[in-house]
Amino acid sequence: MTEQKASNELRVAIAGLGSIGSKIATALDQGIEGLALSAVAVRDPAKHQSFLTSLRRPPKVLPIDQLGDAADIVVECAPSSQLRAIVEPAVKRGRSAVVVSVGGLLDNYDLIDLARANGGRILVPTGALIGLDAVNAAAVGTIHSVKMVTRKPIDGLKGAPFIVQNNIDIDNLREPLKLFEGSARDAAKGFPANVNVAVALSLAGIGPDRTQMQVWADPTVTRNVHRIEVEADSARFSMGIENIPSENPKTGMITALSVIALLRKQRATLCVGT
Ligand SMILES: NC(=O)C1=CN([C@@H]2O[C@H](COP(=O)(O)OP(=O)(O)OC[C@H]3O[C@@H](n4cnc5c(N)ncnc54)[C@H](OP(=O)(O)O)[C@@H]3O)[C@@H](O)[C@H]2O)C=CC1
Ligand SMILES: O=C([O-])CC(=O)C(=O)O
Repeated sequence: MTEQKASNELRVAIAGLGSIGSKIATALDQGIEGLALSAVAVRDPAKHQSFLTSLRRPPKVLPIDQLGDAADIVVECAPSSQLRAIVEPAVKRGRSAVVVSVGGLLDNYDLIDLARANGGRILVPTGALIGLDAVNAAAVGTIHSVKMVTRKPIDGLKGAPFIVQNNIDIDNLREPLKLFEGSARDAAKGFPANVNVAVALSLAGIGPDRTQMQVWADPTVTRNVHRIEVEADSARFSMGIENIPSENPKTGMITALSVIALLRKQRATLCVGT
C-alpha cells in the first residue's frame, strides 16, 4: 500500500547502509531542507539495528524492491549487482533514483528508457569526482577528447575482477604499476567498485567508449587520485582530486558528501553549480 505523505516533504529512501548510505541517512536524519528519510533497505537488518535506532526518526526497513512505494527519491548505494533490483521498481513508479553504482548503468541502460516512459528520473551525482558541471557544459558544444588517469593505493584495488582474472600480484608492489588502459566501458567491467567515476565522467561527456582511462596500482599514494584532461571546442581543462578513503578503502569520503549536496539541491532556494 502507498504511504501517505505527512507534509509536502520529499521522502527519501536509501538502499545500502555502508560507507556511503550510512552518512546520507545520518545527514537526512539531522535535517536537509524539505526532505525526510522514510525507508532503508539493507542486506542484514540485524547488523544495522543499533544504527537505525540511534536516529531521531528511525526509517522503515523494507525489501529493496519496495522502496519506491515509500519514497519520492530512492538513493542506490549498494553493490552494483543490486542496481537493477533497486532502480527498476522505483522508476517504474515514476520516482527519482539517485545512482552511485554508476558503472552498473552501462549494463542496464534500458532503465533510462523505462524511467522516461514512466515519468521517473535517474540522477547521477558527481560522486568521488570533480567538475562534471564543466563537462556537461562542454558537451553542449563539442568535446574532442576526455582522458582520465586513476591511481589507487593497493588496499583500494584488491579483489578487482581485472586483477583476479589476470592473476596480477599487487600485494608486493614497490612502485606504481599501470594495470589497465582502455575505454571507460572496459574499465568499469574490470574494476566495478573502483571506476564508477569514469563512467559518470563518460555519461556527462562523450560516452563510455570514447572516454579513455588508465588505472594504476600505486603503493606511493594514500589517497584515491583521479586526474582528467578535457579538450573541447569551448575550453581545455584539467581537473584533479585526491580522495581520502572512507572506512571502505575503495570508496572516497567525498562520495557520500556529493550525494548529500545533490539532495540539498532538490528543495533549496539557492542552487549553485549545474
Ligand atoms: N559514483 C561514485 O563516485 C562512487 C561510487 N561508489 C559505489 O557506491 C556503491 C556503494 O559503496 P559503499 O557504500 O562504499 O559500499 P559498502 O560496501 O560500504 O556498502 C554497501 C552496502 O550495500 C549493502 N547491500 C549489499 N547487498 C545488498 C542487498 N542485496 N540489499 C540491500 N543492501 C545491500 C551492504 O550491506 P551490509 O552492510 O549488510 O554488508 C552495505 O551496507 C558501490 O557500488 C561503490 O562501487 C563508490 C565510490 C565512488
Ligand atoms: O572513491 C573513489 O575515488 C572512486 C571510486 O571508488 C569509484 O569511482 O568507484
